[in-house]
This record gives sequence, C-alpha cells and structure tokens, in this order.
Amino acid sequence: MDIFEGLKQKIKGQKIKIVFPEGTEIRVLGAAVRLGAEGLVDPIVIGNVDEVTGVADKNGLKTDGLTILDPATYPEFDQMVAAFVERRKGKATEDQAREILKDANYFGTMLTYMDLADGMVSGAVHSTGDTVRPALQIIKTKPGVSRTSGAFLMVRGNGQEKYIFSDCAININPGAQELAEIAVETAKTAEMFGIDPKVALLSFSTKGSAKSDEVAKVAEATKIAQELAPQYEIDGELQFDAAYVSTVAKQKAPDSKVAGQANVFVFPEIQSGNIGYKIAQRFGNFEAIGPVLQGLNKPVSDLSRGCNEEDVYKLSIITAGQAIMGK
Ligand SMILES: CC(C)(COP(=O)(O)OP(=O)(O)OC[C@H]1O[C@@H](n2cnc3c(N)ncnc32)[C@H](O)[C@@H]1OP(=O)(O)O)[C@@H](O)C(=O)NCCC(=O)NCCS
Ligand SMILES: CC(=O)OP(=O)(O)O
Repeated sequence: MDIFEGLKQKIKGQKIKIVFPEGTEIRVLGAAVRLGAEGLVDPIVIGNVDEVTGVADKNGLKTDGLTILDPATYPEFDQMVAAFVERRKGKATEDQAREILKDANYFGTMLTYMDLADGMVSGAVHSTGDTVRPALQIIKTKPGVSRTSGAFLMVRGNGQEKYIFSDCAININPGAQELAEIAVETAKTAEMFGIDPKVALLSFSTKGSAKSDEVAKVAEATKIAQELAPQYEIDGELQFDAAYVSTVAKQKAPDSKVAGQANVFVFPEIQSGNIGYKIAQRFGNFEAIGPVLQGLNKPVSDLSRGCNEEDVYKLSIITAGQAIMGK
C-alpha cells in the first residue's frame, strides 16, 4: 500500500489537531482546508480571522472546517504567557513572553506544548531557524536524545522507491557522537515509514580509502551508532555509490551488509545533506517530504520555502502520523 494511504487510514477520524502558523499563505491554507474536509486532521490556523478568510474567499476555499486563532485576541493568552515563562525558567520575563508569543511560530508551538494541539507544520514562509527555534526551546527533545535533526522522506515513482535522507536541516556540523545519534534516530524514522533500515553514513571515502579529519569523524560516528543500536544494520564510512550501487559496493566494501543496499543515507554535515536532498528532488524528480524533525517530545515539521500545497498536505499527514504514534 502507498505509504500515505497507510498513514491516512491511521489518522482519519482521529481528530488530530495540527497547527498551521502561516494561516494567510495560500499553499498552507489550501492544504489545511483539504485535510480538514477529508477528516484527516482538525486544522488550527493562526492569523487574523479577516485576513485568513479574505485569502480563503479570494481562492474559493471554505473555512468552515478550520479553527482560526489570532494571538492578538486569544482569550487564554495570559495562561499561555505564564506557561511560557515557567518553561523558559528565567530565560524570559513576563513582558518578553507577551512580545514573543505574538509570533505565530511561538504561539503555535505553545499550543502544541500545552496539549491544545497535537503537532505543528510551518516553514512555507519562515526560515528553518525561525520555524524550529521555538520547538527546540519549548518542546525539547525526548529523554535519551540530545539533538533533534531533520529527515526527508524521498519518494519516486508512486512510492516504489523510498529512501530517508538526514540531517538535511538542523545540525550544521555535528560531532561524531551527535552524528551517531542522528543515524540511530533516522533508522527509527525509517521504520515509521515502513522501511527496514539499512543505514549508510556517507563520506567522500569508503572504508579508509581517504584519510582526513572529516572521514575519521564519520568512521567514529559509525562505530558509536553500531554500539548504540546493534539492532540496526548501520555501516560507514561509505561513498554514495558504494552505499547505493551493488556492483560498486562489491568492489569498495565487499564485507559490508549495508553497502549496495542502503535505504537510509546519513550525511556528514548539513551542507552536503541540504544540497544532496535538493539535487535528488530537482534533478532526480524525487518528491522530498520534510524535514520531519526527529527526537522531539511532540511533532513539529518544517517545510521548505520552495514547497507546494501537496508538500504541505503530505508533511501534515506525516506529522499527524507521528502524533498518533507518540500517543
Ligand atoms: C536550528 C538552529 C536555528 C538553532 O540555532 P540557535 O537558535 O542559534 O540555537 P541556540 O544554540 O541559540 O539554542 C537555542 C535553544 O535550542 C536548543 N538547540 C539548539 N540546537 C538544537 C538541536 N539540534 N536539538 C535540540 N535542541 C537544540 C539549545 O539547547 C537552546 O535551548 P535553551 O534555550 O533551552 O537552552 C541552528 O542550528 C541553525 O540555524 N541550523 C540550520 C538551519 C538551516 O538553515 N537549515 C537549512 C534549511 S532546512
Ligand atoms: C529544508 C530547507 O532547505 O528549507 P528552505 O528551503 O526553506 O531553506
């Protein structure tokens, strides 16, 4: 079954509340209306009611199925301010909190943190930093996870080809320990998508074919990840061709159980990860759904600003799926 059909069946009718802070953005509003009409999620759209309905009317969208919340008129704003000050423990005064929570991403993240919503999808307009910083500060990572990271589900040909790429979004230059943790969290994300993970830690070197600090970091991360999660097939350092192409794998890494069969690709740092996913998306015609943030206490997903309505729709389904699995 198509991965999205499976997820849709799980979330349909479950009344999972997803917050959309970018309520006046047509790609977001269109997806929210569609998700609500199909009974897949209960959308909460952030924005001034007149502005949101104005955009909807102009585009022939019905807003009946949406809850529209405006931070400026939100009746429980004082409680939210108090909860934020408590959560930030000395890092924000009440006056600062009142200012900060006017920001739609902070407001939406607080709704999620306070269990008034089950997850959040943003980033069609905002940069990744502005989208995820509230989640890092408020929702925070699960016990045992020190860093959140951003994975993409890469899909081509009606779902026959599916892979996970990470970290393409958050950690600029992770150390070996962090990279190992990212690899393990990405294996878990793969399982969520029904993929039996074979995890390759990518490099420009395969099994010592080049020597450098960058290569040593990936080799070290591989060792740590293997120790952290012996239940998964994890190997590195591997070049992309050794990880993916079986004939090349036979030559470059003949003893590897991952080389030539990898379906989870962990990049050594964000530059290669972000560039790599966009090349596969734009040259390779892969659909790139994400970044799905891994390891947070509640799901928050960050869109690329280059997304279309379908991307918002699909990432919201994944976010709702994460919410239901975390319940
Ligand atoms: C994500 C990012 C914005 C965080 O940077 P930042 O806001 O400067 O982070 P700071 O170091 O000030 O930390 C802010 C808070 O987030 C937490 N944090 C930062 N990175 C984190 C991570 N990867 N996982 C979990 N928590 C994290 C910090 O612990 C801190 O929490 P605290 O305030 O409760 O102490 C930054 O790493 C970044 O810009 N990454 C690249 C984003 C990007 O442009 N991606 C490309 C497009 S997808
Ligand atoms: C994920 C990503 O690259 O986001 P953006 O394109 O918005 O920078």
